Amino acid sequence: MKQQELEEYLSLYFIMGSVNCSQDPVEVLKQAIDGGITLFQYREKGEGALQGNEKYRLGEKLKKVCLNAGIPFIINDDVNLGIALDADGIHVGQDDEAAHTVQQKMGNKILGVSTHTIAEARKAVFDGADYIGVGPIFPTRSKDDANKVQGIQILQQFREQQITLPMVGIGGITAANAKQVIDAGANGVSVISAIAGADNVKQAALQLKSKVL
Ligand SMILES: C=C1C=NC(C(F)(F)F)=NC1=N
Ligand SMILES: [Mg+2]
Repeated sequence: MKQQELEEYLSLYFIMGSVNCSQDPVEVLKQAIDGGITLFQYREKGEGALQGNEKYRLGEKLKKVCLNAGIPFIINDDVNLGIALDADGIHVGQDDEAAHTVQQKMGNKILGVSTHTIAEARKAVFDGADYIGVGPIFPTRSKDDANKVQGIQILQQFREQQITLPMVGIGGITAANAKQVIDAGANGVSVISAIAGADNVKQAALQLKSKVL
């Protein structure tokens, strides 16, 4: 996929799994798509996360919703699930399977890597990542083993250090702070609870979308 096309997909990157939803995850995804999300990551993780066949079956349903909406479907961590579901891409963290081996397994699919330091960002570029997630920018409730809060300065630092790869900020991003993430150099914002935890999912996505355009 061309870099510019991916940068557009990264504008409003919704991440969720069943754990993040108080209603049917399929419904949440449909409402988020109606609200204008541009990319989706299925991240089935944390206390009470689905496993095995249940995880696969929900992934299959969510992928179909993305396919109908023309939105790329990304799988978090689980490379085998990504291959089994023929996902459009995989997102891996520093403690997941190494990015260069995932790149080999997934061929020309989208490869995203979580980064927290300039060294990790440079390694992701070297390993052939198509985009990087950078954070946590603000305090987050969605990841219990999150690294220390970085603030938007990390985004500015990556750009100053000539990291030109498409990048999204992640961690505690809401409609109130999304614009400063873009102004600091990110191509988009990724959110979990700001959308999945909202009373009105579509409205929350619409509000965030208006801040990142
Ligand atoms: C831990 C994560 C960090 N960044 C991202 C993304 F936004 F996709 F880049 N996804 C994750 N699951
Ligand atoms: Mg991970």
